[in-house]
Amino acid sequence: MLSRRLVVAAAVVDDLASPTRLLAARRSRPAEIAGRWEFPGGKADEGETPQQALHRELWEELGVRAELGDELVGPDHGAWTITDRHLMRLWFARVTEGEPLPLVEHDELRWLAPSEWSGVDWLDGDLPIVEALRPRFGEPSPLAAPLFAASLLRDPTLPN
Ligand SMILES: Nc1nc2c([nH]c(=O)n2[C@H]2C[C@H](O)[C@@H](COP(=O)(O)OP(=O)(O)OP(=O)(O)O)O2)c(=O)[nH]1
Repeated sequence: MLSRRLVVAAAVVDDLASPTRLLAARRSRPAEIAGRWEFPGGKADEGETPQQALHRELWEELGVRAELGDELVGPDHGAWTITDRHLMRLWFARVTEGEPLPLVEHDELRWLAPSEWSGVDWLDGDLPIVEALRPRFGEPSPLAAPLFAASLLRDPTLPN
């Protein structure tokens, strides 16, 4: 079986309880993914807990300290399959010290409202994660939309 390397990343938000903005980061390297947008983070090193790795990555990549909130639990034993070589676990995070800067690996950061999320070119593996974040921002879940449409189409003269 192919074993995937664990990547830890953060949905950095303006407020953990009622988020309105998400921090998206544009990769500057490697060339295959340069220009694509992602969640700040990186591979966990041997001997680190995922949370320790995430604090280290946020410090190295963005120059910030952060408090971590809940994990956005994914469908693959709690993780998200993002590439054929990587699994990702993702936590909400709020900056407690510093102003995020694109120090390494990124050349631009943007604080995006949910209406702006589809306007950036996310890495392919991140797209389902971005959609799964919507309910936390008070947006309808993508799964709820077809159900809502179906309820509108239902013939009101039929018995319930
Ligand atoms: N950090 C991060 N990586 C992602 C995301 N989505 C996605 O497909 N990836 C991929 C890109 C990379 O191939 C891999 C993570 O590797 P990385 O280059 O960020 O790891 P790292 O910071 O530890 O870097 P390195 O020491 O291995 O150079 O996962 C994401 O949202 N965040």
